[in-house]
Amino acid sequence: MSELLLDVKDVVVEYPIKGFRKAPFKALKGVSLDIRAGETVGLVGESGSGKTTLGRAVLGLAPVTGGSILYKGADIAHLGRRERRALSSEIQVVFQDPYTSLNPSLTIEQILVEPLTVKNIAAKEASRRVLSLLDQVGLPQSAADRLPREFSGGQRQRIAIARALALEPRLIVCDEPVSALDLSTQARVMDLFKEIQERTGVAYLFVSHDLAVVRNLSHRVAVMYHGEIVEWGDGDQVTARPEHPYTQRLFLAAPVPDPVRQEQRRADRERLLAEQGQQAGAL
Ligand SMILES: Nc1ncnc2c1ncn2[C@@H]1O[C@H](COP(=O)(O)OP(=O)(O)OP(=O)(O)O)[C@@H](O)[C@H]1O
Repeated sequence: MSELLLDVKDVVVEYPIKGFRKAPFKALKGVSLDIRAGETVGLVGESGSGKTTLGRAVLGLAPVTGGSILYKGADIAHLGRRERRALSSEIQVVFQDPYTSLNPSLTIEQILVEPLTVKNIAAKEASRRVLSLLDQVGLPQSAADRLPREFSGGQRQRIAIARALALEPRLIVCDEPVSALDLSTQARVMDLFKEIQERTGVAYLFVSHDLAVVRNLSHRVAVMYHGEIVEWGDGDQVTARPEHPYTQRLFLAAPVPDPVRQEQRRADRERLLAEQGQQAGAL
């Protein structure tokens, strides 16, 4: 069996609620799952069930008040800024919206070189790696000198994936990475995720409200409901023969946009990019 990368045990996340003596809101109520090297774990659930919060907890962005998040055996739930930055060469993220996650004033080369500064890679080697990254995500070398606005949504998501791959991470948290794309572009980007995994052995925590997307990609699937995992196991089993009534109903669920959480995602992107020594994107 492959190496255990991430071991999430009984994690509780509580968001403070504004107002005198208001009890915090428990967004995760003791969640456990694990991810092995080279594996895709799909995380599904209706809007507000806690999927993004679990991804944020793994990235060190959510207030974890209970349980532990072990990465290769070490607890990463409460790391300081410097330790988090060091961990960025192990754990990376691809966000939902390719239109706001890339800095509009940087060329694609500059965007892809930035993460490499974590490892103090020399300029010449960095430029060579940029060309290789573009190749890996199916973009031409000529993309290096261009700006994000010159690319379509699908192409921008390829650039975001290339940026996540720059440090050769072992795990990528993918938060609804195809839901802003049209259906045919979704399929191509999902193929790219698969192909990258086969080639590099990277693992994904793949957050999506869309069971079809998760079914296509995941080895194991966790279904979230009201801050808890109600079903967890083999991807085919959970998606084709769900046991929990909620999972059965989930097939019919539609996403509900929530401006508060859109704003939170924007703030997350800004903070992570800043932590990795990058400037924020078009926010
Ligand atoms: N910063 C916050 N402060 C207070 N409550 C929050 C905060 N972020 C999320 N929540 C609440 O926590 C719960 C889980 O939110 P989360 O974003 O994790 O859900 P989700 O399953 O990812 O939903 P979606 O698919 O709509 O993004 C929701 O009830 C949400 O309103």
